[in-house]
Amino acid sequence: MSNLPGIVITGASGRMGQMLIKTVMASDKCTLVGAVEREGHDWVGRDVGEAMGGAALGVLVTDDALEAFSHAQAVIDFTAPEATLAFSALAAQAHCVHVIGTTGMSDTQIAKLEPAGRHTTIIRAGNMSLGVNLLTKLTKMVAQALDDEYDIEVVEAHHNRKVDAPSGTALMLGEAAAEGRGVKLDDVRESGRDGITGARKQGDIGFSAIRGGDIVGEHDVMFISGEDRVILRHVATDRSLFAKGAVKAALWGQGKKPGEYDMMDVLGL
Ligand SMILES: NC(=O)C1=CN([C@@H]2O[C@H](COP(=O)(O)OP(=O)(O)OC[C@H]3O[C@@H](n4cnc5c(N)ncnc54)[C@H](OP(=O)(O)O)[C@@H]3O)[C@@H](O)[C@H]2O)C=CC1
Ligand SMILES: O=C(O)C1=N[C@H](C(=O)O)C[C@H](O)C1
Repeated sequence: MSNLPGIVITGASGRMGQMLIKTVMASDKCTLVGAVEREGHDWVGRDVGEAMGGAALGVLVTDDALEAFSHAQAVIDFTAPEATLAFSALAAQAHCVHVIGTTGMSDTQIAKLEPAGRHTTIIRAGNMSLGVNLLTKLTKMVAQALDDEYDIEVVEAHHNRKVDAPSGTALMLGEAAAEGRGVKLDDVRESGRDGITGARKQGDIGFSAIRGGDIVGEHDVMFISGEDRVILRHVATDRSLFAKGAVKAALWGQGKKPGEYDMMDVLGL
């Protein structure tokens, strides 16, 4: 029996799920105690290492999330909005730190995390990397310094399996730009231009999404004037970046007061 914090990974068969399992296994600061998949998934009942095509890890994939959470100190959850909401209630019941990487959650869904946050520590971020969280700070600073003669456009690119747009990261960056400008993103957000859109409205923050191949995640925040352009860019080249951030968050959350936190809190930015 190890004294290290025990971690459960939900969505174990997913792109991030598998990367998270490898990252937890490689860490000397935590241990893998559970892997969850949905009922009926063909991984359920199998050793998760073997299901991933490697050596046995001694952890069977289960569809009983509450039972798995009850043996853990943290749950790392990169799945889908409805699943994450259900897991948040179970993590609260089991008093596990809940690290949420899932994107595409509506404001209504985010608000529904609040009751769970009264019982456990939730750390949620659209991007778990230090680089993007730094870029978010820089975006706010640049937006504060430049007036709305500069048009702000957020351009993101991801792989062809991504289901939500704009990406969670693009929205984080857009929120930071809006905050820097002292406006609400909802009042100035322009996404999905198509057809006769009319001229660009001054002060709008625009979003564009590229989807193709195996792009891990690329984000540009462009400040465009009639005379120059300031472009802030982050390029992720390996998903392990996000997994390492999520594990750091799970460890940081141990012993923290219940409540909702983000990666800025974890990274002290
Ligand atoms: N915050 C961050 O730093 C990052 C966030 N992400 C986000 O993480 C999420 C997952 O991404 P990715 O791994 O690429 O996606 P995948 O589609 O590869 O994996 C999603 C996993 O979640 C499971 N899942 C989906 N819906 C449910 C449900 N209702 N109940 C139980 N399990 C469910 C899937 O199971 P099944 O196969 O059975 O559907 C699958 O195992 C996305 O929202 C993505 O944007 C990704 C990278 C970084
Ligand atoms: O779905 C992905 O892959 C990613 N999702 C996150 C997002 O929506 O921003 C983070 C990263 O860019 C990869």
